[in-house]
Amino acid sequence: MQEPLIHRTIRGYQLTQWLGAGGMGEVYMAQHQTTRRTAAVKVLYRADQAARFRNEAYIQASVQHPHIAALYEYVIEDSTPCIIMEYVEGITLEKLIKRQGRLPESFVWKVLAQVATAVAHLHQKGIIHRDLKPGNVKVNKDSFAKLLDFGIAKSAYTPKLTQEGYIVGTAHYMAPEQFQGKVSMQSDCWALGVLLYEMLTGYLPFNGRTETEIRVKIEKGDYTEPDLLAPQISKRSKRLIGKLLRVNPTSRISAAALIQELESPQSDNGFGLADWVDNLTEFVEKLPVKRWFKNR
Ligand SMILES: Nc1ncnc2c1ncn2[C@@H]1O[C@H](COP(=O)(O)OP(=O)(O)OP(=O)(O)O)[C@@H](O)[C@H]1O
Repeated sequence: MQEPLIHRTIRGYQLTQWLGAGGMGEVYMAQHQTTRRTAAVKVLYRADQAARFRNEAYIQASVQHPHIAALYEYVIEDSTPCIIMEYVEGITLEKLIKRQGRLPESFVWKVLAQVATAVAHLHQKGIIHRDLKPGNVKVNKDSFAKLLDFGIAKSAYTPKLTQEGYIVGTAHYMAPEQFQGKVSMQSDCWALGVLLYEMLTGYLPFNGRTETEIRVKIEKGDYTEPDLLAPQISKRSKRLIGKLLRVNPTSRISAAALIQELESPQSDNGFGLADWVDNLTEFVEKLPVKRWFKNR
């Protein structure tokens, strides 16, 4: 990849290092020449994505949260839109999992709790992220996590950017309903379940050689029990994965309830009445007779 913009200055920020390129733009580390503030500058390289890029800036500007990278400015430089935002130190969860495989459970819970507060904050504001994945979460050396990317997020004011039926998001993290073009806040919660599974086991819960293979597994909620891959994981984590990876979005745990769950002091073996009712609901939902009625 070329680094053509290095040393250029955009609104007082000198681009010092190329960080990478995503679906819409290239991202650089930059430093403000007067204030010395460090920032990340995302420069749009696909003119056809200008509306989506503006939407990303609009959504990022509308949220202020400790676990979400802050937007500093949205500018047009030589006819090219640029997002100037907080530079987030650390490593993405994607790189961390690639490097280390499964991650320690105490670390995973800490990270999940932070990401869940960011997601709950978005949901409170009526924003669906739609692209939660390990590559979009950065963690620093103090295990402080931040969400990075709002490229395909959707709020009530998002213009219709995709054709009817066009699927947005990364297939591995997509919720069953997204394949029918039905996206909701609960779809983000499914992605959190995939993220949790991947952090704890080092493997994706739904994988395959083709997108169709992945889709079939997702639609059936067909994944290998996580403790078969990582025997040390607690029953509590296993249950939480089960509550997030529910095929029916209405019986899937919400981000706000997930935070409560993560904060509640329970022993690993504590299996309360609520868990019991929950398991029963899931069992009934999986009964073929219910599916038979639904298909009539
Ligand atoms: N605010 C930021 N602070 C630090 N690094 C960032 C920031 N935003 C993005 N990056 C890094 O820049 C690179 C490109 O990011 P970008 O979000 O454009 O694409 P991506 O996440 O790799 O792909 P996609 O957009 O297709 O999901 C990634 O390595 C990402 O970690």
